[in-house]
Amino acid sequence: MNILIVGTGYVGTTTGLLFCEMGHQVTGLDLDDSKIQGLKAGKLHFYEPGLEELLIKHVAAKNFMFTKNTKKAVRENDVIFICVGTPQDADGSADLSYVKNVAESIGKYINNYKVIVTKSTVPVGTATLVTEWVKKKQKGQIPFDVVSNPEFLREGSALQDALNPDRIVIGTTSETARTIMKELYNDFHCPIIVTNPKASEMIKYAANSFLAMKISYINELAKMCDYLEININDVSMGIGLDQRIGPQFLRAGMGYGGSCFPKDVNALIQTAKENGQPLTILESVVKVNEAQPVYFIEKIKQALGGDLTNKTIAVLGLSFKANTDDTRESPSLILIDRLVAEQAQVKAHDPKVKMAEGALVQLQTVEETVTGADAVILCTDWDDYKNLDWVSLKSLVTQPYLFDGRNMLDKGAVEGLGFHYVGIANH
Ligand SMILES: NC(=O)c1ccc[n+]([C@@H]2O[C@H](COP(=O)([O-])OP(=O)(O)OC[C@H]3O[C@@H](n4cnc5c(N)ncnc54)[C@H](O)[C@@H]3O)[C@@H](O)[C@H]2O)c1
Ligand SMILES: O=c1ccn([C@@H]2O[C@H](COP(=O)(O)OP(=O)(O)O[C@H]3O[C@H](CO)[C@@H](O)[C@H](O)[C@H]3O)[C@@H](O)[C@H]2O)c(=O)[nH]1
Repeated sequence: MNILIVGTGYVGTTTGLLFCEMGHQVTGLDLDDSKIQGLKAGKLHFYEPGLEELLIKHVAAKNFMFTKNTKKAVRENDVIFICVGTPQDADGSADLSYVKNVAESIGKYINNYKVIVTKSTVPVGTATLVTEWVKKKQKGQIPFDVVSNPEFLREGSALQDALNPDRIVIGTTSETARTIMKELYNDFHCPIIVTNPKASEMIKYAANSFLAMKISYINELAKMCDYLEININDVSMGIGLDQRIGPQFLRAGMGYGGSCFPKDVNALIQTAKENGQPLTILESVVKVNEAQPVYFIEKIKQALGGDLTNKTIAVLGLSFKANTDDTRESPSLILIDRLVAEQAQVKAHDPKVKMAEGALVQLQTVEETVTGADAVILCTDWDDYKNLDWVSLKSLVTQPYLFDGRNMLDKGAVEGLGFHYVGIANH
């Protein structure tokens, strides 16, 4: 089957490679010329483990082609996956302008039956909107179906998640589209849920919001445990071993970030409000998440004597989590903004993120970063930071204060080396 992927970001590129692996011919379409030129040369414009190797393989085999030519791309493909961004609008809802733009282009150039699949995360009712947008631009009466097929991959493990999903969700009421979609996912052994587009769209938001809720729950509990001097990691393990709860997404930290949870929880809250059915539980999830970096910075301030003015702070980690160079809604950047507002001098390091020139003082090595620091803050859970030589790093800092925003270090071990250690209820 000829597949068109519109939008070659994390989701588009991974989805395209997935279908190449399944033996399909795939075209990637993007409006950004530099991305297209890079992808054609087998170069990814973001860091994602394992993806570039696969890209090189499928570009060389000519299974994955890239273009900026929308008209040709629409005409030559049967199934079109919309994988463009749906960022947060000013009121918290999802901005559908990129999706609308793609739907209108498809309407303009459609020449025979197409299955149009929304893989982007889109609010309930978007399949109907996409249908209207395509129809409005169509000159004739060429048939098409719109299918909702949300994506559940995580950055940092995108390929593995896409190759081994827990489930595949297909939202359509068309028999033809359902047959085509089931054929596309024929090689997968996971459950395939076929439902209507509205339920499919809701499943994606409900899943992300539930996971965000688990994180806010453990983070709020962590604050209480901190006060009561209880180790939150033990509590996470103790409740997570109950199979009805499960161990995942119970790591206390600096709050959830990234390009999905913050915007998707807000978008679902907005959908709920628009329909007069407020989701108060999710409103609290957001509040707890926003309070988490504030709580952590207060702990840092308190430990350092109540004033951060002119204190040199080394921040380790800029991405919103390990194994990605994505800094969208990164708790680390939120923390840095606050440190700067408190007049601290911030030096930062990240194994993969390269911030824009002048954005902040970023150094090449951990050693350079911590040299002369009054405090070191671990912000991202990179493996690189788990096994640092804290004995030699201690000789470089001005004051041995270690703040662990991810509870990734052994408190007893670093305290044994003479560090003042503060984690998130890591007692
Ligand atoms: N990043 C993730 O881990 C993830 C996982 C699951 C779902 N999602 C959802 O998938 C969608 C895409 O996310 P992403 O992180 O891959 O986004 P991204 O920002 O990395 O990529 C989107 C791409 O679309 C391109 N684009 C925009 N308008 C276009 C148009 N009219 N024609 C062609 N290309 C166009 C942009 O240039 C960009 O390269 C979002 O709705 C997101 O919520 C993301
Ligand atoms: O126990 C945990 C687990 C995660 N996080 C944080 O939560 C955020 C999101 O993490 P994760 O879910 O691993 O990353 P994403 O790549 O944003 O993936 C989420 O968002 C995607 C986009 O919608 C979905 O496809 C995925 O299923 C969903 O996990 C990050 O800041 C993590 O550090 C915690 O603080 N504690």
